[in-house]
Amino acid sequence: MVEAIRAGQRLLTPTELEQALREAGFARYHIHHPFHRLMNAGDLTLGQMQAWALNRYCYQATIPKKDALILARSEDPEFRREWRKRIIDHDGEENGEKDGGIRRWLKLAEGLGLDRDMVTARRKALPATRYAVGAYLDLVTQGSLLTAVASSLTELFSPVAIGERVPAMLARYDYITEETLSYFTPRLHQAPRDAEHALALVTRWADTPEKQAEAVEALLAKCDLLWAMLDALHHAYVSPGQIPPGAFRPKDHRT
Ligand SMILES: O=C(O)c1cc(C(=O)O)c2c(n1)C(=O)C(=O)c1cc(C(=O)O)[nH]c1-2
Repeated sequence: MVEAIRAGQRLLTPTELEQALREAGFARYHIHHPFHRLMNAGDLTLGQMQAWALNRYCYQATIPKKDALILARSEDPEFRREWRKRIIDHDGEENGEKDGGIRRWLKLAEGLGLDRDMVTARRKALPATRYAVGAYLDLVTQGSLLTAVASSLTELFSPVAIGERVPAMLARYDYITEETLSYFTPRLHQAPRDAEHALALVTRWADTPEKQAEAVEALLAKCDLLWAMLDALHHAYVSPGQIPPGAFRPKDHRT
């Protein structure tokens, strides 16, 4: 089905497009990456877990910026009203939940024993992490608004990833507590809300075979970017364990 869409052979119904997006996206989602498999199996060292949290901070910190860029591209107040919730979820707000996702991610990083300033400085993140995060900003600014919105559809699958990860982490790493993982709790309702909104827009806007192909490509590009971040982590911290100069060196790293 995906190949047919890519070839722009015929216009799919919205339901068929949704099914194609779900199938193509899930097949390439980072849930299947060996680094996540190690994490869920309880086989990561503390240092590897720290490297994951430190690098993923770069992604988390970029999310509200990329959502602000998407917001700025739309002429539709209704769209912007809905989309801005994403920014608030991550940045928090003065008169509501001050602890947005970014703060909660820092709590997770500190819970793993990382220094907050080292994490927020981002200098010790892997070069590839920074490139991948930059690629996300490029994706949402250089393509169409349809591409930008479709690229967020990995959130269709993140509740599955979180649903596997949280119980596995709690069961298999004695230094991880529910408090440390509090980042993930609100994501379980925020992500489906956001994904349903984005999916409704994408299936409405993609009304030609070309636009349907564009939506699928955007989702796959996003999957690739998430995958590339884990490839870089795996290469640096698992096998062969080659940490780039200047990047975070866990205390328990062999060599
Ligand atoms: O834990 C995960 O596996 C995971 C995945 C993703 C994703 O698929 O992009 C996001 C998140 N978490 C997440 O917490 C989050 O806030 C988020 C925002 C976005 C986005 O693209 O706008 N993806 C994700």
